[in-house]
Amino acid sequence: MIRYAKLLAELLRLSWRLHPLPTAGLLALRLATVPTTPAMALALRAAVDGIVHRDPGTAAAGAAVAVIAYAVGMYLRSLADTLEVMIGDRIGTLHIRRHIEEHLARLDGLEHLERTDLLDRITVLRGAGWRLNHAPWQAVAAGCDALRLGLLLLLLAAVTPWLLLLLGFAAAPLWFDQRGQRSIVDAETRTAEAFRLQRHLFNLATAAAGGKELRVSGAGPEIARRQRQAWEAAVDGRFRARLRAAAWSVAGWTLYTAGFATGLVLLIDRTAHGQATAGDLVLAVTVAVTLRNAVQETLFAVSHTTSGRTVVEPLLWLRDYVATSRSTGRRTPPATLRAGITLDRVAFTYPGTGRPALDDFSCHLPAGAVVAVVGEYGSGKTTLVKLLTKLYPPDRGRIEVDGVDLADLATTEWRARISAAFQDFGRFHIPFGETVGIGDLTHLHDTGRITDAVHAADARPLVDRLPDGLDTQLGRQFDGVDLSEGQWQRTALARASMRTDPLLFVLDEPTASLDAPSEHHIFRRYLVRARELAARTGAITVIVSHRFSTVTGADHILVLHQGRLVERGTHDELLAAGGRYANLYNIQATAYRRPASDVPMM
Ligand SMILES: Nc1ncnc2c1ncn2[C@@H]1O[C@H](COP(=O)(O)OP(=O)(O)OP(=O)(O)O)[C@@H](O)[C@H]1O
Repeated sequence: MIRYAKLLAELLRLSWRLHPLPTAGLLALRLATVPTTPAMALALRAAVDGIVHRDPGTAAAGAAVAVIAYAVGMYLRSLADTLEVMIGDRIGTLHIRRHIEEHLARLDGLEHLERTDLLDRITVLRGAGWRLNHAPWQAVAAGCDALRLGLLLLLLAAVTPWLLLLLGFAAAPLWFDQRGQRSIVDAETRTAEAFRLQRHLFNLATAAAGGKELRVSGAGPEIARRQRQAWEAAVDGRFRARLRAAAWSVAGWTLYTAGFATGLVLLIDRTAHGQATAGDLVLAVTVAVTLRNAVQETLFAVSHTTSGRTVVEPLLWLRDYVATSRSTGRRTPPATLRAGITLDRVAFTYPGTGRPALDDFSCHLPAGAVVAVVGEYGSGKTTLVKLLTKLYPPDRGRIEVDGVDLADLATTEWRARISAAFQDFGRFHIPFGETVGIGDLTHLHDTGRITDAVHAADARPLVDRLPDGLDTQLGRQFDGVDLSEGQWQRTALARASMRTDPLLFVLDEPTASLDAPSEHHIFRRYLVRARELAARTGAITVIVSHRFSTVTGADHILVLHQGRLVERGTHDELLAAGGRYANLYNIQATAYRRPASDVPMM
């Protein structure tokens, strides 16, 4: 509860920092509405007693004050509501989203984004970020409404303390309402996965990327059926929870209504027996009638505040998670590599899977070496790269960089010394120059550095064909140019060429989308670059490739099979050994020489 209150206070401070005047105005307006209803009830009592005692001056003044209090109350409340919407709009979901993104960005690895409990919370936050904006103001409104309710109860107690029993009846809907809200929160969290699935399927069915495949395979209706099924599962659970919450709410209000009726009978009886004036009766009835509204408003505000918990809770959870999951490494990587990187009995299993992607993996990658990693699909090549780039920590074993445990190196500093092109490269829909420049943010707009990187990736002809050269906007969605798969890959290669002093240079299937001559050309270039980097910083270049012909020039070749290192050596040594590498190499070499119909499928 304290953490919840602290977060609401923090959100209020954010509002204050960004928009001090409207924030102060809204707080003042909410507070100013508190005494208006009690003032109206008191003025009405004075007016009625004035009439009964034939005092027209008091009666008229009382009536006038009652009307003014009523009008001012209405006016201030509607002004406050408008201002709240304005502040909500101005702060917008943007700040809240940025807040969430900043937290996520602090998570170093990738494994977090594959945890379903984390994804469930992100789903809730992404869909209801705007509710976070309103949560603190709902709490303020609830506080003000409760204050007003307290004043009204004081007035009732002044007529007869028995009427205070109404408070007990008023509390019933609050309790019932909270029960209902809890079941809604549970249902939203329980159905978050189905909700995420339906959105994924919807995106799949409507995005251009998978459109060709879906149309050719005719899988569209099946995707639509599954999307509908997931949607119904998600909506059904939430709908039933809302129905339950509504039933709880009706039960609470029935109790309150019974209490209100009893209080009214008591009041009429007291007036009939001369224990209260006509003014008291009017005051008590006015308060009791407005009390119903006051209780309803207070309950509404409180229940909105509690429903705000559905988004506040995940945010608090996310913060705790980020705080406890951040990497603890603090050491700075060496300026140059001297010994190299050593993996000692490293094992890793992806979260949620039973089979290790890498197992008992030991080897030494010497400083300055070009290391090729080969093996069939799914043999663990990319996983090895992910561990070296600290996207995942090993489950067992150690990775050492010049004798220092990789876990002890500050992740951002280690990453700042890595250049990498991955097979599932990003397609950034921003100007071409920037999409290359983000490979080294410190040189994002350094045209010279970008041009060199473009040259390294042999992407000059591509830039020459772009209408505005480096300034060309990419992505048709943004009125830009769309690139082919191979062109995007070249862009990723250029991005990976931005850093000039990496200690680790990773090329994970960097040419899978390129034609054979381009691939050959690129590999020759990158071997030269690898040697330059090795001379400058002792950098190790790791090349992952399916095509064995591209890696024959590597100093070391690691052959992986089902997550294990089964062979290692130079190309000649491995060929001479006549093992797995030699076998696969010969199959590929034969495939290039023979007509396609003669080639066995691998
Ligand atoms: N994010 C993930 N979650 C769960 N399992 C994964 C994930 N990524 C890879 N795997 C599994 O780990 C194993 C090794 O995958 P990895 O991508 O390292 O192989 P690879 O040799 O690089 O394959 P490819 O040549 O197809 O890129 C495979 O069985 C794969 O299914």
